[in-house]
Amino acid sequence: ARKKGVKDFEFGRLLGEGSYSTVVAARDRVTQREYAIKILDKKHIIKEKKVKYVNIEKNTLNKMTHPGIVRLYYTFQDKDSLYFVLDHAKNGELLNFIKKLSSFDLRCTQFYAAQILSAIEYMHNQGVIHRDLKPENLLLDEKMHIKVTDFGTAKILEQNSDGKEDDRANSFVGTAEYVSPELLKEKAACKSSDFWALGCIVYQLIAGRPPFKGPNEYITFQKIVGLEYTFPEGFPAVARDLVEKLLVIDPSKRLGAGGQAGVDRLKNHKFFDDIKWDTLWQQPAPKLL
Ligand SMILES: NC(=O)Nc1ccc2c(c1)=C(Cc1cc(-c3cccc(C(=O)NCCN4CCCCC4)c3)c[nH]1)C(=O)N=2
Repeated sequence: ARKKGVKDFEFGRLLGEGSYSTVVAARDRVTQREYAIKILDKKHIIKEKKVKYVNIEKNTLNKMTHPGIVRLYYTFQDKDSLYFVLDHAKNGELLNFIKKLSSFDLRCTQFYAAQILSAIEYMHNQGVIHRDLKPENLLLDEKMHIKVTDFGTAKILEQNSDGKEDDRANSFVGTAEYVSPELLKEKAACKSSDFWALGCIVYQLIAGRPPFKGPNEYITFQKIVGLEYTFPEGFPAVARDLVEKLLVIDPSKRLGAGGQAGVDRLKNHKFFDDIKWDTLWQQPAPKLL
């Protein structure tokens, strides 16, 4: 089929703006299908030395097909911009729902935590670490199901000579409140870093705020490496037990660490007792109250 281009789409409303990209709703003129098109300014990308991140996003998304991960359909470019044609998740960022509802009940938290974990398990099996999981990067589609986005700062674990994955990714630091202690101390993320972020997100869905939040990034980082956080009154015990097993300083001791066996241990935690994993993506999302 002919390569798609700007002329094939009718551009609509602005969906989001990042430091290096603008996301706009768009409709395919022929099929009438709706997409979200991420537009990157070439000059800006080059000037800010972000070309590497653009390629990482394209390469990671091209490796992945999962109901919980935003899909990349086409890429094309014109004189000034790069275009990524992605899934349109009509209900936007999970963050907006946390702000609107202030917190989720336990059943909704269990459902969304399970969908996020299902997407993490898949991306890790594809050798991808997200490294910046946070409620802004968790979108909700028209069925109110999770779609993980923004893989520009992800890490593709190389297969080294003996077929083992080199499990340490270097340098990039994510968003302060969700960054893992190993990323702050050794500048190296691993798959376990995504489980730390899951712990922060589960805490936030119930408490209405992230566990580590200081007046500035430096104080936030201090709280993280010092594991300085407390649970608010009424935080459900089963959720507290899960969060305490995810917010562990040593990544190798974090629930979920240790390959598929570790992930299975995490999925078998009593917090997920009511989750039916094999039909999770076919189930209707629980009503957010
Ligand atoms: N960095 C990235 O890769 N960013 C991306 C990538 C893909 C993508 C992406 C971002 C999307 C962003 C997005 C943003 C929105 C959106 C923006 C503004 C408002 C709304 C909105 O209000 N939707 C209706 C539901 N609201 C939600 C909040 C409470 C009131 C009701 C949605 C919908 N989808 C998207 O649909 N697809």
